[in-house]
Amino acid sequence: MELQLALDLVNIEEAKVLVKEVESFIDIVEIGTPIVINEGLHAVKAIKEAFPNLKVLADLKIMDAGGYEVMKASEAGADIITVLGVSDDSTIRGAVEEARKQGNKIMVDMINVKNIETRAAEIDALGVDYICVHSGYDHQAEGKNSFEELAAIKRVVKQAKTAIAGGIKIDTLQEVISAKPDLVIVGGGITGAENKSATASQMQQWIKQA
Ligand SMILES: O=C([C@H](O)CO)[C@H](O)[C@H](O)COP(=O)(O)O
Repeated sequence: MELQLALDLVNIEEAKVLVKEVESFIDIVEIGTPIVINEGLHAVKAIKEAFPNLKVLADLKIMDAGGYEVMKASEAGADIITVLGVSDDSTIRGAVEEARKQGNKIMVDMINVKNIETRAAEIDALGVDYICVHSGYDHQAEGKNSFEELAAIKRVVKQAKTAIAGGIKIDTLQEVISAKPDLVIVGGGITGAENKSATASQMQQWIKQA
């Protein structure tokens, strides 16, 4: 099991400070969609250059032109790029094909997918690397989480790794770990903690023990 730090509501300089604080406790650093909107793919490049030993995920939430957008994120230094599960199969196929050429990985974000079990099985067969269940900010505001969705995708996914994101905090992490995802994604649960490095360290310890 691995730990990914999601950075969303910060600029590049603030992102560097945050990563420095917790870099030894995380496996992947995510440049979140709001950062890409604010700063562009320069943010991915800046973080990859500053932390070459960390895997960098570009949370582009690609919906169309999968091959082209994966190529651009790869040029910026991304190791993993996200595509939406609600996209057409041709978009996901294009993304996977380009990622293979570049030696990168594709994560499919299942946010807003309605028939999650059926779609997860279809997406798994397209050869993606990760399938991630995700309660986005708007769902979190309605009190939703993704525990049931994780169980649902775990029933059908055969080759991809499974991931979970959305509102995970130190006090909900044990429940997440017991559902056995391959990757746990935490944003505000670390960036909003009073002691970020102690929180990330505790999270890493529990995740590595699992
Ligand atoms: O993907 C995300 C969200 O859609 C905003 O871009 C977040 O990175 C993801 O939800 C993880 O962040 P937290 O919910 O703060 O843990």
